[in-house]
Amino acid sequence: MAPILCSSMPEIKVGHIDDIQELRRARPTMVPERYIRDNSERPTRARLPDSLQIPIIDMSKMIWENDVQFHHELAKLATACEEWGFFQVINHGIDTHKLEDMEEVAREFFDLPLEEKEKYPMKPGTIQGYGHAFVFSEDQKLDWCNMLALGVEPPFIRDSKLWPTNPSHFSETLDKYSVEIRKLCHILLRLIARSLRRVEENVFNDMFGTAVQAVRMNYYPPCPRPDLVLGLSPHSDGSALTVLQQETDTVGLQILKDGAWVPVHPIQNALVINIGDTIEVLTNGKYKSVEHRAITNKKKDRLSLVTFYAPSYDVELGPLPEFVDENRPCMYRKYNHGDYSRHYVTNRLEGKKTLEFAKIAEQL
Ligand SMILES: O=C(O)CCC(=O)C(=O)O
Ligand SMILES: [Fe+2]
Repeated sequence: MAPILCSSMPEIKVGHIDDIQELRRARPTMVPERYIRDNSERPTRARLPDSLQIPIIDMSKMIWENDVQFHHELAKLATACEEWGFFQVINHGIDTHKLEDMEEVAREFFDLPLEEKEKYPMKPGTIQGYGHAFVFSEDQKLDWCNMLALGVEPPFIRDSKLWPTNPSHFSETLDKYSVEIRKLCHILLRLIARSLRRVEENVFNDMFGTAVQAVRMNYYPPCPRPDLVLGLSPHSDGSALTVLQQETDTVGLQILKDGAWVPVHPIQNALVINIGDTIEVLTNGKYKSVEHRAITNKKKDRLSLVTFYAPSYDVELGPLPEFVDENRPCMYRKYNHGDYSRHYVTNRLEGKKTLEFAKIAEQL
C-alpha cells in the first residue's frame, strides 16, 4: 500500500459491501459470490519444504560496526533484500509492551459494534478510516478483511476525525507505537543503504525529511471457505519500507518467491519488514519490492498491524546513478513521489501493476 492521500473520487460505484464481521455473525457455510476468486487466484496449498523461510535478521548483532557479526548480519540483510524483498527482524529493541498494547487496542476497536466503527467511515475511493480500501467497481472481487487505515505523519495527512476515540486510549497508543516504528525505519534505512555498499550510509536522508507514515490494521475474520477467497489481494507496497506486526497463532501472509506462494511463519516479538516500490526504484531493481497477499483461516481470525514508511510527497524519485550501468540499464523513469502515491491509491491492488507507472516503456 502507498502512503495515504485523501483522494476522493465521487463518481465511483462500488455497490453494497458487506462488513465481514457482520457477515460472519450468521455463521454462513458459504461465502457470497463477490468474494469467490477465479481458480487461478485461489489459495492453493503449496508443497514447499518447511525450510523455505524468509531470512531472519538479528538486530542485536548490528550494534558494533567493527564486529565480525555486524558484517555477517549486514550480508544477510543484503541477500534478504535482493532475493526475498522480505525479512523478519528479531531483537529490534522496541519494548514488547508497546507492540502488545497496539495489538490490544486494535483488537478492541475491531470488536466494537458496527455502528461504533462506522463513525470513522472509509469513503469509496479514499483509503483512510474503517472499511474496504482499493474497491473501485461493482464487479471487483472483494477481500475477506475489515480494515482501519490512518495517516500518521506528517500532520497534514492526519485526518483526526477518523482516529477512533473508542477505545479511549487508541490514539495515544497508536502515537507511541508509531514513534517506535519510525525510529526502527530510520535505523533500517541506514542499514539498508550500508548493505548496498555503493552508496553513502545517509543517501536516503534527504528523501525522508518529511517522511510519510501511515498505518493499516487488517482484521481477517475466520472464513467458512478459505480455499475460495483471499484476505488481501496480491500487491506490492507503494512505500519505501513496510513494517508488519502479526500475532503468532495464525499464518496468513504469503509472499511470491520464484513463482510459489511462501507463507511467512510468525515469530514471537519479531517484526516482518519488506522492501517497498520506492527502494526497488532507487536501487534500479537490485532490492525487490515483492508481491504478497493474505489468506484466511477456517477457525481462527487474524490481525496484522502494518506501517508504511515512505518519502516526502515532493521528492523526485528515480534510480540512483550508482545502480545504473551497461549491465543494468535504467529500468525506471524519474517521477514525483506524490504523483506515484496518488496513482497507487486510485487503482485496485493487482500484483506489481502499480509499479508500471514508473517503468520505462521498453522494460515493461
Ligand atoms: O495482513 C497481512 O499479512 C498483509 C498485509 C499487507 O500486505 C498490507 O496491508 O499491505
Ligand atoms: Fe502489503
